[in-house]
Amino acid sequence: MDLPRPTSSPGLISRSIRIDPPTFGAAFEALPTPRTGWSAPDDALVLGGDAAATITATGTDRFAEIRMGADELFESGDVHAGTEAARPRLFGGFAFHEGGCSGSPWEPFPEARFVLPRVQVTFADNGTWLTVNDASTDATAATVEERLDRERTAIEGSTVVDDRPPRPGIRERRRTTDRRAWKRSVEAAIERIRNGDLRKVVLAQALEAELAATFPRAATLERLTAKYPDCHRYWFEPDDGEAMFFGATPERLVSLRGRTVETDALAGTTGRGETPAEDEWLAEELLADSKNVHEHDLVAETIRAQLEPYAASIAAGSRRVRRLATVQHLHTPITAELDADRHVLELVEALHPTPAVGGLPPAQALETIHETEPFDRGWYAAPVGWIDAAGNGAFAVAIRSAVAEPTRATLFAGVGLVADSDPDQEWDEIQLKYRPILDELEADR
Ligand SMILES: C=C(O[C@@H]1C=C(C(=O)O)C=C[C@H]1O)C(=O)O
Repeated sequence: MDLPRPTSSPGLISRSIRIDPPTFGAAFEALPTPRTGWSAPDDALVLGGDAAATITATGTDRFAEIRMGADELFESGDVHAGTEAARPRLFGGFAFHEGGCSGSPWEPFPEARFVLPRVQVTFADNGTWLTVNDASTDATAATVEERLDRERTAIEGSTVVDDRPPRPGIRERRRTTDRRAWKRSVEAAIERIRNGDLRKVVLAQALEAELAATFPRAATLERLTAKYPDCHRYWFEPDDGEAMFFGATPERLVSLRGRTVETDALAGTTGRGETPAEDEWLAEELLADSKNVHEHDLVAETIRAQLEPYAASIAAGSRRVRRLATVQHLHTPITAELDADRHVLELVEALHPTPAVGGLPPAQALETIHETEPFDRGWYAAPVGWIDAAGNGAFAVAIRSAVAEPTRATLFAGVGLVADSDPDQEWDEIQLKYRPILDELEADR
């Protein structure tokens, strides 16, 4: 039987104060590990350090288990957040497959893990906020406020200069899949699609880069954060080991605020031009290309169908082109109003994996991925994001991502395959999708 909490324990205690804005590097280095980070176009930049609470889960029930852990954590609290962006939020993510995270470099990553940072720096529109959270039974408002004072001294007194170490350079590259193996896999997938039991599958590759110098975490994350303001940027250090999963993704999985849902279908890709006119020409060609439009529409239609059981109404915008630093994608924004109050994790579970990263029908696509990919996806292409006490949240699809270790990075990228895909073109598309992370690893010239 569950005993009620002793009435003297307030549950979660959270206090925030406004501070003089530190540099990104000073805040990152001053925070205790393991560190967590999140930044989105419509959200503050949040840097978290250590954990006041960590919730992990495994298997098919991992979404429901994280939700139960969150509900328990947020059940009662004494919260003075100062500003909305600094309210207690759990940040984390899931593995792509249930039972994922077995092979290298994923060993330190649980199949699902969310943390409420113990110390958090929030760069919001209305100032920079320092927050301390404590969920232990012996916490009191006084101990949390004392800790807040100490952390303020540490961050404001941080002597880290913003020296931006250079990009590390790459000594050696190893691919999980060479061109011949890729061609064979793509041809086998296309054969299966033509035979009729598969409509689309997303196959990925991994690229291991041995670095010529230590991976500069703060500088890399700061550069990614500044360079991709239109993307969701994220990083997660697990409890054990020296790894960090990070990336800058253009793809939102779902966001929920009250009963309003926003999501995106993002699939179908072309490159960037050398000139604005060439960019425009490539974009027009993408919008008119039947292979890419088919690949995209399968995603948009499936997302609509996946949301339908939860929605009072759904509206999709027109298909358009989303231009990014190294690629352009077909994009359909989708909004919905829910038929009832729901938790964002219900929607995450319903939507993941969308055919933008899995395929159709889902079971056959996942089987093809399992049989073909010679590596573990871990958290690549899986949901990463945050949840709050009200069950609101925002999740992105963790593509354009990598796992960094002290002198090694493992990058991931995939492509959607349909009946008339071409192995060479898809190979080139993967190389373009590595670019955002590779650009941060290759030595400055
Ligand atoms: C799977 C990835 O990207 C996905 C696949 C796309 C495509 O095949 O056109 C486009 C955007 C993403 O939905 C990746 O970047 O790793």
